[in-house]
Amino acid sequence: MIWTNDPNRLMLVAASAAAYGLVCLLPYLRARRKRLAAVRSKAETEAATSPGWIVAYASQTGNAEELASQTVATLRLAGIPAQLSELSDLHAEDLQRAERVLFLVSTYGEGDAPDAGAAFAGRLMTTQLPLPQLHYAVLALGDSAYQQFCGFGRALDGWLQAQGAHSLFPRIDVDRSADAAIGQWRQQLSHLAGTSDAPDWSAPAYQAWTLSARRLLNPGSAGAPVYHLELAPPGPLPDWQSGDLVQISAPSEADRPREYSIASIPADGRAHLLVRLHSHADGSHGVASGWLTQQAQVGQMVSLRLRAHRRFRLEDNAGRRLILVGNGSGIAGLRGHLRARAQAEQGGNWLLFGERNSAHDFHYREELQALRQAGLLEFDMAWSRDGGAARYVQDLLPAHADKLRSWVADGAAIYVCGSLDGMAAGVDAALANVLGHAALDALAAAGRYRRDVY
Ligand SMILES: Cc1cc2nc3c(=O)[nH]c(=O)nc-3n(C[C@H](O)[C@H](O)[C@H](O)COP(=O)(O)O)c2cc1C
Repeated sequence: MIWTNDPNRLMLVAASAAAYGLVCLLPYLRARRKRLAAVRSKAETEAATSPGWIVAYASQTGNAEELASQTVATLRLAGIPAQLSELSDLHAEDLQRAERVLFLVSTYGEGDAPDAGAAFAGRLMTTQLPLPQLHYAVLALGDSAYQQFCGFGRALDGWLQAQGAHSLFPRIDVDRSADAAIGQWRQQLSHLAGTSDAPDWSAPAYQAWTLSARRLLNPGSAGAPVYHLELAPPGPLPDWQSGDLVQISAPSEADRPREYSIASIPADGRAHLLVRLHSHADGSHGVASGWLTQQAQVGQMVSLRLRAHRRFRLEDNAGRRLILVGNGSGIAGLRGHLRARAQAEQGGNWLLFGERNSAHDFHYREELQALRQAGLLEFDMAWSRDGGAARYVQDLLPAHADKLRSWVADGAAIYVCGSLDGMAAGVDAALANVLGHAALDALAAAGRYRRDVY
């Protein structure tokens, strides 16, 4: 051992020791880095090839979609890789590879799939597809007022069973978004995921909005009275987008909210609604429409909450031309978009609309004419009781086939709002005739054909 007090020599010794240490350490560090990289790449390969959980939804107005997002969030919180997928994006190979799929689906028409599930129902649920490896669960959304309660959820469950798939727990049917059934799903999920700290799933609370104005839009009409309502929020104006909905519960049926399209934008300062008064055969009025248009006084509180309706928003179509098609109270959802376009001083809007008589049922006539005057809107109307050539809105489409094709070729998006009975199927068929089935399907898949029909 060499003893020295010479600082230069001491530094030299220290430097040599450090260099020696580094030389010994380098191979170790290199080996460790290699080992870690190997572990990481194995994990990545496993993640890429592991099917994980799939949460598939088919939703028309967003209830099932919202619950599906919350389901994915709960699984991820528990460390379970989960992938959110629209039902129609699932193919036979996905199902045959998957080990766990949670389905959240609503029902429309007469026990049918929502638009976004129709392709899946037509393509897969009509075939045999052995799925012995698949474990699944179904949350079926519906309304027991319909004859085919949760019809599509039931059909999907039955089909999966028939393919040999195993249910993780019995199907849960949700009647009008009932909290108890949703709580049951959440509980099953926490159980499966082994977590008790699931995020809060409660929908936003209802607030007391004030009915600030109401006016009859169609005096003298042969049809049922239609009212324009304005509602003011209790506090600062919340944000929404054109295409969104409100849910309103009448005091006598607080557990059965009704949905209405919002006919205004936040810049209007109020939520505008269009409410048609429903009458039963015995002359009594519909609970919600009777309360909103007859009983509630201007100045009275209305229990209301906003609901995002992503499927009918402008979103990526905001920069495109718009072809707006509708009938009756469907003008409400279309007017929301028109007001958004007017606020942005954006033209390229074409409205095709159907009602009974031009003299009585031309809702928002002055407003639409003013937009046309300003060069922001073109419109074509079909009056079923005026004796013209085009009686219904679907008759307008073949009559304007060239313009329709040229607008679509130019990138336009199509929005349809109004009644399911008669109008929606008629418009769909007329569009398919003019544009071709494949082109219409492609527009729907690209989010350029959107419907809010009821
Ligand atoms: C036009 C229309 C038709 C419907 N048909 C049915 C039906 O046949 N059976 C059913 O259980 N629910 C039916 N419903 C209720 C919806 O399934 C229910 O409102 C559901 O919560 C909607 O979920 P979503 O927002 O995910 O589409 C219908 C609703 C509408 C507006």
